[in-house]
Amino acid sequence: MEAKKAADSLVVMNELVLPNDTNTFGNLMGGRLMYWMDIGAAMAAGKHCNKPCMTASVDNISFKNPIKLGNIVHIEVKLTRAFTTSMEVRIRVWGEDPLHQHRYESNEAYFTFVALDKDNRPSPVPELIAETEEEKSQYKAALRRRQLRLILGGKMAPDDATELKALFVPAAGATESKT
Ligand SMILES: CC(=O)SCCNC(=O)CCNC(=O)[C@H](O)C(C)(C)COP(=O)(O)OP(=O)(O)OC[C@H]1O[C@@H](n2cnc3c(N)ncnc32)[C@H](O)[C@@H]1OP(=O)(O)O
Repeated sequence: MEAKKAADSLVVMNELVLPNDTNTFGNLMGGRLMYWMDIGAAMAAGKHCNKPCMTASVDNISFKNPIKLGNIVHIEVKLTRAFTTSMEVRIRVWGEDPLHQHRYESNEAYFTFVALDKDNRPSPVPELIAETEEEKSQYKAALRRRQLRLILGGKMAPDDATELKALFVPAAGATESKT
């Protein structure tokens, strides 16, 4: 399977916040935003592996600034790393005031998607090529994030999380693992 560039997974989405998308404060509801983030992330994962993909996990999401009614939601999505059958996807969200041409940060999150075969079983994905400095830094850190979420999801023993442990005990992660 041929490796693919991180840049080729880029998805940019824009949505307008309408009354039906807001809470009683007149701001975009978190649940609606997560729905759009999930769709954007699924498109990016699908572009990379060209297979149907399933959301396996969503890392923590903190909402920095509310997005107001009538503002534009700007969502940018790119893969950070592909593993065996799973892919980590980075989603960044800004609000945009179209009248004053002002863009403000809303939030950032990492979702994990798993590619599926025709029987809906996990299926291998191409490797991801990180080219820019930012992509390389995201790629490296993705392994630690993966280990943390697999521990929290009960899918990895803490003792096996070598890169995560190396953050606290440098000698523990002398050789980078693949998992
Ligand atoms: C409930 C909902 O509607 S949520 C929204 C829609 N999503 C879903 O329905 C997903 C429901 N879950 C599933 O179908 C399955 O758990 C799957 C497909 C995600 C994983 O299937 P499993 O049989 O657990 O597969 P398995 O243990 O072999 O893991 C497959 C891959 O998923 C990854 N994975 C499994 N669980 C998680 C998790 N909680 N977080 C991150 N990655 C995970 C594994 O690390 C592995 O990745 P790798 O091949 O790159 O190493």
